[in-house]
Amino acid sequence: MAAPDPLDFAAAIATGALRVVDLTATLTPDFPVIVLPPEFGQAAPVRIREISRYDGRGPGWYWNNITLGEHTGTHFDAPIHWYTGKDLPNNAVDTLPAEHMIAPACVIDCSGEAAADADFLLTRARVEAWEEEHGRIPRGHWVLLRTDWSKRSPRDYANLKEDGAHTPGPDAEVMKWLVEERGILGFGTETIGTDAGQASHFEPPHPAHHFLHGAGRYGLQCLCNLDRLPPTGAILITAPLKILNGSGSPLRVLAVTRP
Ligand SMILES: O=C(O)C(=O)c1ccccc1S
Ligand SMILES: [Mn+2]
Repeated sequence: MAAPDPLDFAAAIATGALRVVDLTATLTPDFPVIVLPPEFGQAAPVRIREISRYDGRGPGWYWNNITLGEHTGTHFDAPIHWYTGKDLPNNAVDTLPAEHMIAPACVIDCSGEAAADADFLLTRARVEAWEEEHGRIPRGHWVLLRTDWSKRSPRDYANLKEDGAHTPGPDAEVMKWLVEERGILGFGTETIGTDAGQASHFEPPHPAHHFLHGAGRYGLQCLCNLDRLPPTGAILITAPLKILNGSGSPLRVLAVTRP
């Protein structure tokens, strides 16, 4: 196959022949971060502190200092993030292959199920039903779980109760199957984690993290606008910050798709 001309891709975007969809939540100081049991370390809250704004601190410029955790807002999980991926090659955000930062995506719409049950779990049977309609999930594709969770107010994201968070996600069987049998590149969610809120009680605990990162695959969290994507045919651009030995990073996630 003759190499396609990248300029044709740029021209298609400039003319609207291809559409760009921003899948990124705005990073604000009150954007919720994952809350772990109190005995563990916690993510730093997002802080945006003005340095100057065209004033005596800097007459001609406006800038801020920001502080935040790697796993804040719409962010990327690298294999090194989880113990199952800790010894893999090129497993950090500064070493993962650049070719993995542009890849196709399948979108599985479970917004109805998640609206009815905050603890909805994606199963292998549910994904196979999706495949019956849209075809087998190709190797090297992202699988994005649409729940419309991103349409909730930030304070409802974690949906915390006495026994922890109650948010939808995948069960252990489907994650093992997606990674080992379908060879996906990664799994993306609208919720604060790639795992369900109650996933610490699953076997293995946090199965999305366990199987994805153990296979050198990636996670995306706090995505939005998945309702604007087709079930197949979108390309994702996911380039995390190049943080030395970074376990993940906030990033801008863009999708390119037909109008
Ligand atoms: O990757 C994350 O943001 C995430 O969900 C997480 C982060 C740290 C510890 C456990 C989990 S489960
Ligand atoms: Mn994360």
